[in-house]
Amino acid sequence: MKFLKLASLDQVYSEYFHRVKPIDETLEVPTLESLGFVCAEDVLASQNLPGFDKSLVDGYAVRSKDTIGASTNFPVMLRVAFEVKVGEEPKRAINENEAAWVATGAMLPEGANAVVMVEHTQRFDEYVEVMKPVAVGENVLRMDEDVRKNELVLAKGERIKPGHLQLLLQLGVERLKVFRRAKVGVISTGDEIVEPFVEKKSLVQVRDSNGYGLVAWLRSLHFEANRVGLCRDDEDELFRTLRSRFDEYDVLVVSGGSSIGARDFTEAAINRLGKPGVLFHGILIQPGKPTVLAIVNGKPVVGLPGNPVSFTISAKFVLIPILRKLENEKDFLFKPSGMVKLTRNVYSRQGREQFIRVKLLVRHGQVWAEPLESETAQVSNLVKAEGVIRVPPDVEGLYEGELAEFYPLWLGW
Ligand SMILES: Nc1nc2c(c(=O)[nH]1)N[C@H]1C(S)=C(S)[C@@H](COP(=O)(O)OP(=O)(O)OC[C@H]3O[C@@H](n4cnc5c(N)ncnc54)[C@H](O)[C@@H]3O)O[C@H]1N2
Ligand code: MOO
Repeated sequence: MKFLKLASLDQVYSEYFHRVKPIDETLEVPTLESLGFVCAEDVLASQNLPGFDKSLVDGYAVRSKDTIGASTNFPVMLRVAFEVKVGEEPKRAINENEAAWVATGAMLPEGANAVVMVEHTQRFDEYVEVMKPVAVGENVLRMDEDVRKNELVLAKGERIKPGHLQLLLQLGVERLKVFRRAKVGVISTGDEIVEPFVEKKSLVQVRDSNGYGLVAWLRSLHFEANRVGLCRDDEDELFRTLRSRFDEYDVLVVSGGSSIGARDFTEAAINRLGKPGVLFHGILIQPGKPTVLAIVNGKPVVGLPGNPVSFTISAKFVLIPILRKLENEKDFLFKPSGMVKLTRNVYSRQGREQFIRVKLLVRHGQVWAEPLESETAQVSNLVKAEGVIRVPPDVEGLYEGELAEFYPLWLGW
């Protein structure tokens, strides 16, 4: 009987990931099409933002010291010298005891250093009564308070998110140097696996959900993924498929056949591909244990367990971080999106890090996680679960009310 050599997830993250070499190819893309790429250069702000002292409210631009002591009973009277519309430069500076009407977003005239909200004033023709003092800078966004010229706004190794795009557009950045996307080929294995839309010849046939599902998921995360096809439980067939498609992809992924049964040929087929071959077979995680990690001629080849939940967890915590590293992302490992309280005790097999599928609930203003009870062979679990909590390898479990790290399942950025 053969047993898997198991490594901890941390060991995989350090030892295997160390051997995953980022793709060293870049391209230039229009900023408008850059979303989801990993940036290949440090981008510095070419100007200050907003670039001018900007009113944050509708009201009167004033010199703060002219409003000292103002109150409802003893308002300060200022002369309204002119108006500044949004998108126009002020006609002139304001002098002592003068104010200028400014709309939200308008530029403050020289001499003004604060804005009184219109609600705290009363207008009488050319004059305005100010009923509340304002401090220097009140209701004003300083010319460089948003972004300072030469500040780093997007670093090499950061994935470009919608927020970056908005900032880059305000700075007028037209093109960006990015790393090319990782190309992933996905092969589904198993004598029982059939194409999803053909009539099943027998009840024991299983429609390929892993292969197509992973490709769609990876594409939603901006990776260049393709389904290579189906393979029987046959070492030669799998080896030939892997070899014939090897040059097209940066990573090849094999679904199923990763355990230790007589039909499980993934490890053997990968080892025939080239050196060094399989480096890890088995990770101390549950689900996802029979994951196979190889490097062949410098490229990662990954075998994921066939059970749909195990497949998904292993893809989330092992495959996707590999793709992120290949694409030169600085923080390629996932961070928890927060801590959640458990609605009940959960037990853990010691020695294996546990990823428990959960649904989230909001109770009395706090986020709680309801652990789902299900087997890793249950595909319906993937619909019910919003994410997973991570139970460290060295604890027996977690108690009801205890805090646990939460990771959303499908998000990858
Ligand atoms: N004696 C042992 N048996 C098993 C162990 C073990 O340590 N000792 N590990 C178990 C664990 S944990 C898992 S997870 C599974 C993983 O097995 P495989 O990776 O070899 O997967 P298969 O046997 O090929 O398939 C398992 C299951 O998943 C279905 N499947 C496979 N591919 C697809 C697909 N593309 N789409 C949908 N469903 C798929 C397949 O039909 C099977 O039902 O091994 C345990 N056994
Ligand atoms: O580790 Mo398996 O992946 O329990 O389902």
